[in-house]
Amino acid sequence: MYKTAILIMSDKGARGERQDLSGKQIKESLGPSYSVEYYKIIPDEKDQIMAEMRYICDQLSPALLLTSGGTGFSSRDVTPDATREVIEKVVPGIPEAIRYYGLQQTPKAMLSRAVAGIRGKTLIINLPGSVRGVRESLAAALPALDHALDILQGMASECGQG
Ligand SMILES: Nc1ncnc2c1ncn2[C@@H]1O[C@H](COP(=O)(O)OP(=O)(O)OP(=O)(O)O)[C@@H](O)[C@H]1O
Ligand SMILES: Nc1nc2c(c(=O)[nH]1)N[C@H]1C(S)=C(S)[C@@H](COP(=O)(O)O)O[C@H]1N2
Repeated sequence: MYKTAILIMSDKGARGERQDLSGKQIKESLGPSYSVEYYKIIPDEKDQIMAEMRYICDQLSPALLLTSGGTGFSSRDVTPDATREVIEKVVPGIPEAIRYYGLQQTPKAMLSRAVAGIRGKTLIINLPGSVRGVRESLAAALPALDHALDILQGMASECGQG
């Protein structure tokens, strides 16, 4: 089981004006190998996002922190910028794979500025805000995630084959 945290960045969601269907989609896509032990909806405020990410990684130390929302071009979209400031190592391959997969579904996939990286023993991955964006992004990332988390948690050291 991989201990997982979900952070939803949505101004409307935080005000109770939007039902969070993207968080629900994350849980559905992850399946039973991931245990979601923390879930929160917060507004698109950079300082609040950074504080929340630091709290999750440093106090709760999940294997995986998935975020949804705020990766686009609007002035309130600051999730990747906040993420970049809290991560210790950048993991470019995950957003590369997500956008590569996404571009085969919609050209708009290139408009996500999502990043991924490591803080402590937690892998942080930004996902887009829409349900479709979440579903497609996780379809791209999930096949390598278990191996990534096993290495990060010190449960695997060799890549082997397959
Ligand atoms: N938590 C969510 N649940 C369902 N749909 C969402 C969610 N967050 C975003 N969406 C959908 O994805 C679109 C793009 O997401 P984005 O993060 O840019 O949000 P937004 O339009 O700025 O609104 P807000 O941040 O207030 O939710 C939204 O307009 C909405 O249609
Ligand atoms: N795979 C995939 N990626 C996607 C999408 C999608 O539908 N599928 N939506 C895109 C759109 S329309 C936008 S504007 C950006 C940023 O979304 P966000 O601001 O909701 O995070 O993600 C993009 N990434």
